[in-house]
Amino acid sequence: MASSYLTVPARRHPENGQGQSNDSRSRRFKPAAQLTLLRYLQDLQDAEVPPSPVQPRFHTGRMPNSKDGDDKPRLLLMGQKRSGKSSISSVVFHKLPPSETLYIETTTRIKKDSMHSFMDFQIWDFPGQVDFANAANLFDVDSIFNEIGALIWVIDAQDDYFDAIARLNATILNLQTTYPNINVEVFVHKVDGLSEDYKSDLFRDIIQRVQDDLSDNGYENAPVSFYQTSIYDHSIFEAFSKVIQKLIPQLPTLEALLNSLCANCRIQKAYLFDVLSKIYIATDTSPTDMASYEICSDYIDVIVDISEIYGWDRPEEEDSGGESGNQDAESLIRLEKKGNNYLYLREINKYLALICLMSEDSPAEKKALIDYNVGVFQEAMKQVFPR
Ligand SMILES: Nc1nc2c(ncn2[C@@H]2O[C@H](COP(=O)(O)OP(=O)(O)OP(=O)(O)O)[C@@H](O)[C@H]2O)c(=O)[nH]1
Repeated sequence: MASSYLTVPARRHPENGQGQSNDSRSRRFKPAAQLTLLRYLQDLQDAEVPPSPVQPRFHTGRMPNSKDGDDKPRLLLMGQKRSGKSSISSVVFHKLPPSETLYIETTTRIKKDSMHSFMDFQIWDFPGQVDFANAANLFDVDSIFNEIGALIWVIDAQDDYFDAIARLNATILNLQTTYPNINVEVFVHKVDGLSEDYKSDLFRDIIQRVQDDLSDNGYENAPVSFYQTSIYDHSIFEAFSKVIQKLIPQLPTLEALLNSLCANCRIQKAYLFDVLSKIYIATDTSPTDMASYEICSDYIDVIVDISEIYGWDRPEEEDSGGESGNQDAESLIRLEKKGNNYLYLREINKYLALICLMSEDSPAEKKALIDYNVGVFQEAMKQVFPR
């Protein structure tokens, strides 16, 4: 890296207002996150019906299958035992190093985790040995699937997958009558260590078998999506990003805003990241490639680490409109080895950061223009996610 520009205000603890100390990474990323700024999407009612005099211009969908709408959407992690469900949840939401998942014990009861981030949601990790959807006499299926946001079905790609597919299809068919709109997200998991050819053959085979079986049972066009994932690379974060994006009613608006920002500042690719989980909640509509996601995701780590070391306490924000000095963290760096590309980061609110990849024709001299446009984007975000 060369020519870098960085301002890193300290991240304050919401309870005690103190700058964060040299906590370990795992402590820093605990769900009760110690990042500053505001909660925008916490209240789903707000997200759906924004209290704003301006007529809303964004899509206001309800959570799929949300009956009463006052609970947090759930992501249900289901699949055969030892397929990797608890590992996924620990790596993505608790920052457990992947190698330590070797020591995770078998789940024996539903493990419920609440995530408080730009949007509150719950992760329910199910024990692999119990078939909840098909055991209506043993479990209150309604209470499990009522507030579901997505059903994530994990298939171990390194194991025999026929049983897993059979159970997945039985579950989809079983739920189809009561909860027809459930997003089913199939993670073909543990694809690390498989050759590229084998991986794509296996992936195609799984998709084909699931779809054939469902259409044989008269269920055409089931809302099922497939992803290849591994906890040993960024694929699991990327898959979760796509799963979470489907739960954000304002996604089209966010994409339109990012498209406009990219066009005005000659940005190649822009991501809106949830800093805690490193899930991106939106990106512009140009094609996404894994490499650009990886570089942006690593960049967040760098910035968070640097702000840990060099950040300073921010004075309290003043309502008077006077000098508050409470600026957002921002950074611009040039990546020499990547064809003179630039990376730009700006903290958008308490949980979200904007990261842009720019090529040579958007150099540091244009930073004032970029700052201005990002400021406009930030203002627009406040309208999209009113408190
Ligand atoms: N190679 C590889 N191994 C993985 C991956 N994800 C998880 N594992 C391993 O798979 C094993 C089982 O993982 P768990 O997370 O306990 O599986 P589970 O689905 O929660 O199992 P139950 O609690 O029995 O339902 C562990 O040894 C993990 O290290 C992956 O992406 N790649």
